[in-house]
Amino acid sequence: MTFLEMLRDAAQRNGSMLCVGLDPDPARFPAAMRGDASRIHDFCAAIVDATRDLVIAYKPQIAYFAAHRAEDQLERLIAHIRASAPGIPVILDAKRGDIGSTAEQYAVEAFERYGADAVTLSPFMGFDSVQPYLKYPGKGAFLLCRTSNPGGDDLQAQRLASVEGQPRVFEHIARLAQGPWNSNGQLGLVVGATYPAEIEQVRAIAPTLPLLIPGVGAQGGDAEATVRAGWRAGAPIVVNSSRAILYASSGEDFAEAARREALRTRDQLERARVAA
Ligand SMILES: O=C(O)c1cc(=O)[nH]c(=O)n1[C@@H]1O[C@H](COP(=O)(O)O)[C@@H](O)[C@H]1O
Repeated sequence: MTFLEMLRDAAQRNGSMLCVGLDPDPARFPAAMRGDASRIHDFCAAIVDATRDLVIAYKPQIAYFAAHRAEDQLERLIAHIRASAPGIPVILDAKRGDIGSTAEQYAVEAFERYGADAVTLSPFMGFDSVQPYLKYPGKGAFLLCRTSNPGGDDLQAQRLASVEGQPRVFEHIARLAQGPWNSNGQLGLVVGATYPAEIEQVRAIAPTLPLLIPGVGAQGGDAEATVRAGWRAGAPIVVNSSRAILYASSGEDFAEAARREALRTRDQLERARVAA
């Protein structure tokens, strides 16, 4: 199955647009594992087991593993997701972006080493930095477009005086991803839930692309406004929440609390979709 087929299937099966972000921080683990980086896999696996019927995708953030020399635990975690939550796509959040020859290595890392179904990429270095990922048929690549952080404005909101109609950088990225860069239909865009007006602008330019939308939960993005702005029939949205779910409780009941928060968020998104 391609990444897009997996997304559609998971969305239907779990009635969900919620992606649980796997950003494990040992300092925030419950007391019995607190500060123990060797328990990263176990912590995340418990979250997966508690939420697997509620999600459209999982998004492990690679820095949280690499920072603790825990890449082997990320490999084991992805194997665990395949066994515990079969058919649920894994989006490797790596935000890579480099010249073609180096990008080829990053693509091997994402799709062969980790076996991810999709990856996040920075489009800053242009199409030849994205192309190596598109050589993997059926895999997805989400380009950072209008990110959720306040500093996203510094570059993404600048106007491109040289392009007709003077679009902002993020609008130009959306145009490229919807059109000339999307040779095999593998591209999606990252837009922050913290900027629903911009989600709507991106959706108008890119009516069919899947959107990865982080920023609900800990960053305070508005879940309802996000769905109204981004969801369209046939164009999936993947709304990510990480810390609000992972650390819903700092006690031994962390997995049950994560499930409650994931359920609440999934249902909130679904209600907004039905009302849209
Ligand atoms: O690409 C991303 O996933 C991403 C893009 C963006 O614009 N904003 C953003 O927060 N993210 C990631 O989404 C996750 C958000 O985590 P929480 O704020 O804890 O829900 C983190 O892993 C971020 O690295």
